[in-house]
Amino acid sequence: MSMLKNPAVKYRPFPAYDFSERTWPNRRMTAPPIWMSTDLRDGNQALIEPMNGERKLRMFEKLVEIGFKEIEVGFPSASQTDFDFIRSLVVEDRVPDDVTIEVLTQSREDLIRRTIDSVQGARRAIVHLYNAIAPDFRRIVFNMTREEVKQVALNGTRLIRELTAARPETEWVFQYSPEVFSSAELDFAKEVCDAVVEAWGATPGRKIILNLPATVECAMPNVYADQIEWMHRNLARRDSIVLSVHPHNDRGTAVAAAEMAVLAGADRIEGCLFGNGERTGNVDIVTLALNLYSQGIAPGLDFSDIDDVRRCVEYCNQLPVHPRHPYVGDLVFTAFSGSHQDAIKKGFAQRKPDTFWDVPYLPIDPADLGRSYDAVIRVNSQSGKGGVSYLLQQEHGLDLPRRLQIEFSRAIQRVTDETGREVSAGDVYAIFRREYLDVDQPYRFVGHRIASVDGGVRVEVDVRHGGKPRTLTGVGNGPIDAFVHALGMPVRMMDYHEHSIGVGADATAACYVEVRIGESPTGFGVGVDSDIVTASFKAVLSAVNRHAREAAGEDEQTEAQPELID
Ligand SMILES: CC(=O)SCCNC(=O)CCNC(=O)[C@H](O)C(C)(C)COP(=O)(O)OP(=O)(O)OC[C@H]1O[C@@H](n2cnc3c(N)ncnc32)[C@H](O)[C@@H]1OP(=O)(O)O
Ligand SMILES: CC(C)C(=O)C(=O)O
Repeated sequence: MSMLKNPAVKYRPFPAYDFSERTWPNRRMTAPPIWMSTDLRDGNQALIEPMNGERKLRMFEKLVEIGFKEIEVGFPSASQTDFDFIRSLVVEDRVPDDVTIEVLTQSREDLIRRTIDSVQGARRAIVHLYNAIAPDFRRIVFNMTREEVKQVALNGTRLIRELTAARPETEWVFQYSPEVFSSAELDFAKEVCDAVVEAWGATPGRKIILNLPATVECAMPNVYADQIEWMHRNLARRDSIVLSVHPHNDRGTAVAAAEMAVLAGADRIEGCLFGNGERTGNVDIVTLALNLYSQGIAPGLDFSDIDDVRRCVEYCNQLPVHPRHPYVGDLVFTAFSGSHQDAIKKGFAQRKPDTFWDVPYLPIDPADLGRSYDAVIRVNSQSGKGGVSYLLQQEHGLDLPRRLQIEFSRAIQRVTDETGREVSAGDVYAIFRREYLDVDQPYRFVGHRIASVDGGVRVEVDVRHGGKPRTLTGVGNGPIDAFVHALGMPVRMMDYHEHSIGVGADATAACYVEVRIGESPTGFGVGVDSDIVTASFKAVLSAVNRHAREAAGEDEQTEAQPELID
């Protein structure tokens, strides 16, 4: 089998709605919805290896810590593990007062009874009933008419009403999901939902949760939003309903569908952390929450240590989170490409505390999620001077002048081109040392003395030249000028920069000189020392030595076998 030339013979387009009264496209989200985590149910039922009791408890505690107030803790009639776990939460009093646990059941008497038994004695519980109502399911799975499908929902609702009424020690909330809602006829979805709301006896003071799932995402998110707004406006007792959505991600647009559904009138969203769940997953609540956060709206969920949440989820689900996953993936706050690095570096440099976040390419501050800036800029063959110099600045306090950035990034580029590998911050520094700081042939600095003379200074600089001790003496209008004279070479100083690294007694000085020797192209030298004059002499010798190395053709030889640290 391969892809069809004409897929229209096999697949139907989703029918369009004539719903011109829609208002959701003009709305804005201004507050978070009620969040419901279904990690321990829809997430769990989709795992290769469902969670055991220990993993379930770990996930539950993490969900509570994050701030979820409604947590679907399982499908208690499905397995003894689920049932026992839910019992342990209740019996061991592990559910905080402000958190409500939820349990799911099919509309079958034995399963409903077992489900209610599982939460016996809970302070508050949501019993969640579902049955599929879409035409395909009526025809293929149940072989039932519309009326029969409606009766399945009503029978379950009435039984749950009766069983919960007999257990007044628990505050019961009822939730109904017309499964595959988004593929069902809207008039039929309304008919079933209105009947269920009636049968439960919902009132504004005793609301029912009506959850309208995109069990299989089969249309664009705007279509789902239209369906939700239509229900929102047409349900008979909207004031007695918490309207909930439950998007899956088959088309990759679950997040958009959930956001648009809230614009369309939904009060509540069900989903899983990092989008785990059946097939391509349930909607990712982390992305939804942080999308809100990035718009200045507190989501009511705390992802201040997002890596810790990810570790917990990966442990419990035994599934990895993708490196590109929004907000959490290893690479999502990382820029490899040169122009991005350049813009980010400038963004950080111009950033002032307590102002709006305006760093190009970074929609939110990684630090808010407990992510460090260390990994923001990483260097490979796609990188430019901005990223390279950012790493030197961040890790070693070296603030390279612009033209040196350009010169040095060529040295890095040669390495990344030759190896095809990323270079770490440690590699960048090692290459910088090799290129500028550790070049001590033919001259190696040993020490110096300075004295004032008429109109300037006189310097004596001890060096090893070709391995032998020598003292160079010169006079000039300043120490560098005097040292250049002492060298007795046609060295012209083109540019000079210095800055301190660190503060206080431990501070050192970095000095950058750009020189022209004879008629050669200009080149840089760098010196670092606790004494600023020594740093400048070292910088001059670095430039002279690099020039000599270049002239001797050693440069290429050294770089032909780059050694990366990592
Ligand atoms: C979209 C969702 O995610 S919904 C949640 C789905 N999650 C799960 O199914 C995970 C847990 N489920 C299970 O472990 C099992 O399905 C159980 C234990 C609940 C039930 O297992 P079984 O009794 O073997 O039945 P099975 O799951 O195969 O169900 C099929 C039967 O239930 C009926 N059924 C399916 N859903 C429902 C429903 N919501 N209400 C009433 N009957 C239903 C089917 O029509 C079918 O009936 P038939 O046997 O007369 O043809
Ligand atoms: C039970 C329902 C809400 C469900 O999981 C789905 O439709 O995906």
